[in-house]
Amino acid sequence: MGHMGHGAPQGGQQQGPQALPGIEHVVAIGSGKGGVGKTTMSVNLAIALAKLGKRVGLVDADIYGPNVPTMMGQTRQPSIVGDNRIVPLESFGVKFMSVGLISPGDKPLVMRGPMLHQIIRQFLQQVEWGELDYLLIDLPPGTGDVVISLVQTVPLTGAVVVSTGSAVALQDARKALEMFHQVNVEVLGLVENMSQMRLPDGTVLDVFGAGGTVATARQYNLEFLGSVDLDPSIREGGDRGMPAALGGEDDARGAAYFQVARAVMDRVDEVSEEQGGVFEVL
Ligand SMILES: Nc1ncnc2c1ncn2[C@@H]1O[C@H](COP(=O)(O)OP(=O)(O)OP(=O)(O)O)[C@@H](O)[C@H]1O
Repeated sequence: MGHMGHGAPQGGQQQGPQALPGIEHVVAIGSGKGGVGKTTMSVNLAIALAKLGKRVGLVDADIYGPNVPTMMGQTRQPSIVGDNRIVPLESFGVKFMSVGLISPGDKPLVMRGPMLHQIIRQFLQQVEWGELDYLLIDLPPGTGDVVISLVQTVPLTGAVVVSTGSAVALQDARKALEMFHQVNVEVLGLVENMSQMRLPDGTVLDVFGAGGTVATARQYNLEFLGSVDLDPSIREGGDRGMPAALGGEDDARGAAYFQVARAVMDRVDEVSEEQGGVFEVL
């Protein structure tokens, strides 16, 4: 696979973002509001993409709640090789690196902007990712520093915004949309999490206002990438380090993540064609 994603270095002093050799697409996953299930979405999306045959990496840049290692079932410190290169952990065919691995336990990572910027750079440039089709970045909720550091470091193919259908979550999701717009990151689409809850007797409960995210997507002329039900077994799978997508595309719980994964793949193809940066001979 080619690795000349976007904006090859021009020589001279290089201030702008530079494509990472070997990494085809960098996709950020954001939400306006915290706790809407962005990390659960990132982890399951990464696993679904890997099961669909893609080479996938996942950066947990959620400084406020770095939960990726727990959900991926591994919390050991990564090893360092050669010239200070970090070997990412790997679970379920997904390579990952997390701010949670550099500040393990319950201690919060207290950092100023420049250090944060340094860490983001390090996670992108100093980790032995190898060749990847997708590098997903699980952002902290809200708008802010991490996104700025990210776009200054590497060109993004686009961003996925996760929300519930509730008016307050969508209010914050719109801020995330605006932020991506301001930093010139294409929004690939919106995903609704915790959409509906199906009770064992077949009753469907609308907990967070199912359908709100589709309506917002339409309003902003953005793609709707799919929805995932509110399901206790999804929570449980995350807590146990056995995410729902491991069940595969035919599993009732996992299927929704595969639908989102396929929609993301389609949008990535579409957007990178529009961006016109990919030259692949063969
Ligand atoms: N579809 C779902 N059904 C049931 N529980 C879910 C679902 N999605 C996420 N959860 C649970 O909701 C909680 C919050 O999810 P998660 O940590 O993924 O959110 P987040 O948006 O990344 O949070 P933050 O970024 O604020 O730390 C977790 O306990 C997770 O297991």
